Amino acid sequence: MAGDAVAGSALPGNAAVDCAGLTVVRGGATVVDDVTLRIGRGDWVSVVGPNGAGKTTLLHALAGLLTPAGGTAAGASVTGVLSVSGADPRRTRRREMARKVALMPQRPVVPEGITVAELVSLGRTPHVPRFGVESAADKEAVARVLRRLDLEELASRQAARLSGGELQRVVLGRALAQQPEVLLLDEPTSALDIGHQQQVLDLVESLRAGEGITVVAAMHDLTLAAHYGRRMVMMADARVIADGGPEDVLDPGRIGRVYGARVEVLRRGGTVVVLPAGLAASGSESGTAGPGAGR
Ligand SMILES: Nc1ncnc2c1ncn2[C@@H]1O[C@H](COP(=O)(O)OP(=O)(O)OP(=O)(O)O)[C@@H](O)[C@H]1O
Repeated sequence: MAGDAVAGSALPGNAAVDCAGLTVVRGGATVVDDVTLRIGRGDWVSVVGPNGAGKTTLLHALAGLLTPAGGTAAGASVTGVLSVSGADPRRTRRREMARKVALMPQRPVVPEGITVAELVSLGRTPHVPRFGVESAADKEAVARVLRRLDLEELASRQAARLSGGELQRVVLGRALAQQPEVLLLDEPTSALDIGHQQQVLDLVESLRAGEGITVVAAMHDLTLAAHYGRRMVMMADARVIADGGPEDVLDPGRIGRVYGARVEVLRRGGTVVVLPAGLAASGSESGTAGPGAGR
């Protein structure tokens, strides 16, 4: 499978993410296998791959959640070279790591009784001195996030009572309030309508372009993943099997084989669109493949 990899983007001198031979074993199974990945500061890398490929586990390893201090380590072993924003999450205190790296989880845990504004404010925790109180700057950071994500009207609502899509935006808000250098997004738009998908991803893109944050986003929607990520990493069976530009990674034969899906891949003016086979209009420049198609 490793031979399926295509060329990645230019190697950064000053990588935001740098891992080599990264391997995660959980419950006796290798769920991330020998992953080597260097991501430059200010890049957006979309991580794609079928269910169970290892995307979430990779993001959790980058976030430092698979260490005893991370709290979800149960039986996880993380080996290999790992550096995120210049620190090894396995050897860095959680609070320090959280000032550099924020994860928007796929399955957020929402404390009962907490309001939207309070949940977003939790993103400031790594920046507030121990036993200290939030500064005016912390409060302004939270207010800005609520504004940018259209959450002001929800600010006093109980977070646990929100719709799935509303909660997803609030959880992104908490990650943005952290003001991280590296933002890890795990299926950030899975519960969002098409308008909020664009709003949320455009906001993240504007933070990437304007403030130089690095974005690593696990996404199932291959078209959105290709639109926002100038670079795509495809995982399957715990390994990286393709790494490069969307045009290269989204090969219809590879998608057919890896996902067991019948798709058409359209290329229009620099945009790559992946559709279930049969939906593309005739006459478009496209490639088609089904399960079992060649690479
Ligand atoms: N705590 C655990 N113990 C044992 N195996 C685990 C544990 N957590 C995850 N796994 C397994 O690791 C593999 C990778 O899971 P992971 O959640 O990283 O995949 P994914 O690519 O994010 O999938 P999805 O697209 O469905 O979210 C799966 O086979 C999963 O069952």
